[in-house]
Amino acid sequence: MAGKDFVKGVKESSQALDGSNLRVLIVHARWNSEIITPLVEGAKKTMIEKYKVKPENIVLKDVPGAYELPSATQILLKQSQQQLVPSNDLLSMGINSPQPASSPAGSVKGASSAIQYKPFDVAICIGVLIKGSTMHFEYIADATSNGIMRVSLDTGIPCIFGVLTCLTDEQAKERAGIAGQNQNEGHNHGADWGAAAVEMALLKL
Ligand SMILES: Nc1c(NC[C@H](O)[C@H](O)[C@H](O)CO)[nH]c(=O)[nH]c1=O
Ligand SMILES: CC(=O)[C@@H](O)COP(=O)(O)O
Repeated sequence: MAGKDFVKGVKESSQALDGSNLRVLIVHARWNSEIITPLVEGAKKTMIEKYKVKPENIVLKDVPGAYELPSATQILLKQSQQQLVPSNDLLSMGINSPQPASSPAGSVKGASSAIQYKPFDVAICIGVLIKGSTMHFEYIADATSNGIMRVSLDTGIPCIFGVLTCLTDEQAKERAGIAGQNQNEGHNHGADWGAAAVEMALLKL
């Protein structure tokens, strides 16, 4: 395993951060899902246990790969700014925004006059890129990092860059805290992203 230098992590804010009123969007890729899963759980665990974010206020959406993170995040943040993005259970049923039972034919897709949802205060974009034998890695990494930054600046909603760009599987596992024979070594960067998300979200409140 690499030396301890990989165990980098953000220095936490000295402020007492209260995330109990925050609504958080986590958009994560499905590529390298065995590494994505602990990263997502690490972010959720930190936000819930350390910063009092309510589990029901964390909405998850998965996309094919890291390249799709910026566009999916932008779509959902913009919908959320129109107060149209429901909780996980409705999203998981494919219901983007429940129509009122009597919604008139031809009404604006997803427009729901009866139900309004609190907009997201922050998004965390989680992906794992592992270098292959072509330049594909470099192009996706560049596009994804610039894309996430652009979405954050365009929407005015902080988007945390939670994309591992690794040269080997082992590097990725170390950064998800699942390295070593027992798959429990390393530092879960998802925890850092959860902390950063709460801090950045509270900048606006
Ligand atoms: N090789 C990895 C990919 N590649 C897929 C792209 O992200 C994208 O889904 C595809 O090009 C279609 O647009 N994605 C990852 O997240 N991680 C990889 O290692
Ligand atoms: C990050 C990637 O796109 C990479 O895993 C794809 O592998 P390859 O460059 O060998 O096609």
